[in-house]
Amino acid sequence: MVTLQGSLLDLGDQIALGRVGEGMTRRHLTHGAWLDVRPGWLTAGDRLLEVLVHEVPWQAERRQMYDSVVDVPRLTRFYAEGEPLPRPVLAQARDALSAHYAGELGEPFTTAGMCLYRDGRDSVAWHGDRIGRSREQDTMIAIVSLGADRPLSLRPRDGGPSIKVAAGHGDLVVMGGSCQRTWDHAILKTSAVVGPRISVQFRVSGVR
Ligand SMILES: O=C(O)CCC(=O)C(=O)O
Ligand SMILES: [Fe+2]
Repeated sequence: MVTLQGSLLDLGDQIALGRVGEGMTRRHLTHGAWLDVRPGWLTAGDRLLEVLVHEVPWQAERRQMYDSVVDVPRLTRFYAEGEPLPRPVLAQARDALSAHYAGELGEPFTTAGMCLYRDGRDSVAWHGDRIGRSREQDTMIAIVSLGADRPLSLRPRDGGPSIKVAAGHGDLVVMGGSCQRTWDHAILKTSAVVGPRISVQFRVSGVR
């Protein structure tokens, strides 16, 4: 483990969030699913990436897939509602998203799931976040990415071609509408040499 310098831990003003809606574009998909993409929302996130890689108590993920429990090749940490987030900027991000989407979503973002993809071999297979209310209802899942650009792949569950959305350093991607029910998403493996990527997913209560 690398020992962090004091200056690295003292993030201070070096991390900034832009306005959520600035430069944001909405892409409508089939079946009432949509994506909001806001490039470069979080600036100076390279320091945040490094701090989170070292400070978050990452866990190897085990997940029920079909009839067996398999290793999901990535590390994760889930922050439940009310649990302090590892850096103040993450709470600021969550609250800014809640404010931006208040009218449309009707409830705040409350939980934060964090994933660490150590290199191109780490991935998450095709799935929808359909544990809880999102199985039946529309919801929003807001993802902030740090580090290597590992595109978010999406494909309609009833067939049809997949699409890729850039999820680069500091970018915000929000999946909305019916996206969890009618589309699947994945972070696919890559043979390219890529460094670590962290994603932070903000969800509402009762949705995983
Ligand atoms: O890492 C990402 O951007 C997506 C993660 C994801 O889909 C999940 O954890 O449910
Ligand atoms: Fe997901």
